[in-house]
Amino acid sequence: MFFNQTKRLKVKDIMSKDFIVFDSDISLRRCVEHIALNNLKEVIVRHHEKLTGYIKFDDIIKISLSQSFPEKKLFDIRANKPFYLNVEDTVLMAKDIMRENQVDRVFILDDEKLVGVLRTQDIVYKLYPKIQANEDLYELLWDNVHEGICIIDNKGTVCIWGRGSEKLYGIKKSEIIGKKLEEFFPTALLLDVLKSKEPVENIIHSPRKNTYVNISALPLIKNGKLIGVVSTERDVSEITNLSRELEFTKEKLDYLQVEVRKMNEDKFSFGNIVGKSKIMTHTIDRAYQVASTTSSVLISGESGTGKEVFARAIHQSSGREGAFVAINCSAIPESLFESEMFGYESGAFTGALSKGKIGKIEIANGGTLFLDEIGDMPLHMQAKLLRVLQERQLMRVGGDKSISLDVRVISATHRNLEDMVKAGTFREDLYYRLNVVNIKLPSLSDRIEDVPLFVKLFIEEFCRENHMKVPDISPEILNMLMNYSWPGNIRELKNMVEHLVVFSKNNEIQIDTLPEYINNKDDKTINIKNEKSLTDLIRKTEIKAIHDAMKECGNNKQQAAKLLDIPRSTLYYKIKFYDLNQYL
Ligand SMILES: Nc1ncnc2c1ncn2[C@@H]1O[C@H](COP(=O)(O)OP(=O)(O)OP(=O)(O)O)[C@@H](O)[C@H]1O
Repeated sequence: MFFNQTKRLKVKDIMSKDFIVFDSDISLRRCVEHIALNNLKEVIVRHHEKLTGYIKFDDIIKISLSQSFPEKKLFDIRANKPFYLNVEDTVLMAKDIMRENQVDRVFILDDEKLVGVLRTQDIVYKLYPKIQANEDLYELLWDNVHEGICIIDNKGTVCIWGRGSEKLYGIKKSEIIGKKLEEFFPTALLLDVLKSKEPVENIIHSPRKNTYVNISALPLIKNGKLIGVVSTERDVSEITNLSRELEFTKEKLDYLQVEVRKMNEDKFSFGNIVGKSKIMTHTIDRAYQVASTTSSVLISGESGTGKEVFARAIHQSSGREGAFVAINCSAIPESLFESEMFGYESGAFTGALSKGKIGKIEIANGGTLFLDEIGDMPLHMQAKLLRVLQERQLMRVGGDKSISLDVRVISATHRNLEDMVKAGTFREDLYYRLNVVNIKLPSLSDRIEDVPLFVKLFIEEFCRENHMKVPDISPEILNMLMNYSWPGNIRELKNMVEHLVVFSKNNEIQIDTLPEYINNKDDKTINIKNEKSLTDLIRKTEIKAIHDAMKECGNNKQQAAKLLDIPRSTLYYKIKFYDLNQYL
């Protein structure tokens, strides 16, 4: 048995078997010979097959010194009354019987047959080592548990001081055991429990700077009396320091979130979407109207037409508290799609991904999920996304808990999703779920009258960021920029403006810095192939003609109308219709 429970130790475990039984008519001489030869401690007397008592070795020796000794027999000596126990009885019972009856041995029976003797020496020599072994085991135990263990007696003296406590407080056992705890810790929790006799659990306290312990202390009550107090302490410094750091970080994050929201309110509001053309004003109105609802929105349009700008503006004016989270579906490798979108629990993957991560959809909870390039989402992911949107529940990869979702979805694409649905590369059910409201963004060539606005905005933006003075741009250059078809849309125009500002001279944008394909003075023809309809062609030609005429006439509308051979009122009407005043 590894762990000896001395309380349950049985007499058979430590009894002696070196006993001898003599018939009462044996001579004392023979008896003494036997005792001497076998080093016996007593003889047990039998009379007519019945055990009648025992005579201690010392008593026999005393009698052997008397004169009449050689003739005496065993029955002439008064035997001691024996006390019996069963082999299965405990040593504790034997100890109690011996104490109560003032005897130093008991006799052990098994099925009424004498099998051994348990003497005081047996208890001292055989039980004590077992108690010692147990003590060693206990010491091993409280030295090896992670917690610090301290036990004080009912006088407040330290009896046990585990190695965990040595480490926690830097006080050695040899310094503290046997001393009053109060000398070391005047306000120790154990001393309170000693007074109150009430247990205290899971109190966090800091015994020294940056060290935190979780302490529990229990009164030790035996037979209704307080015999001491035990405390266990766990070092929670790392967790406590981390959670304090987390609190600070959270506070900082909350502050930054408010700041970012304010910045976004300014930057991404509908008010900052550039566009005075009729088509843009109409599109902005539509988007503004849908913003306050929770409807899914699908924004379509060529690359660089401002789909993300619109998505952000819709989120910003929706009043949704959560974050705007953008996912570019064309930029995520297929194998990482699921974990990126849904997140994963720690242990779901091995290696670098073993720690667990929150997914993009979960981050967008309470806010807006912007699925850019939705047409590039793999089919199996489309199915998973659809399920999440329908059930409004999400489960992380490797997780078993569902997370409720309140996410507004805005998706964007430059592809024709209807064609993709027909070709079977985009799920029809997902298409209808995403396309509740459709917003189509025009290409820049369809709102050429917005070009000067963008040019002005981008020049100012770039100069502000680069601490430059805003250069002038001639109407001639503006005109050329308006004549170009901008296949890369606003993004291309923005890059072009940056290029022009960088190479400006004497605080003026230079015509010769325009690339050849834009600075083509001789080409007055319009490439029919580039145009979408006759109305479009007429619109562009009219805008360009008004621009040229106004420039020619130094912005004098009367002369310009004459030059164009149209009534002044028609010119006024057209300037207003195309919203050209600001560019002239
Ligand atoms: N109406 C606008 N007002 C101001 N800037 C705009 C506007 N529309 C687009 N931009 C700018 O043009 C660039 C392209 O816009 P955005 O990224 O929103 O286009 P997109 O259609 O989402 O492009 P892609 O399809 O390639 O992702 C960005 O720098 C954006 O700031």
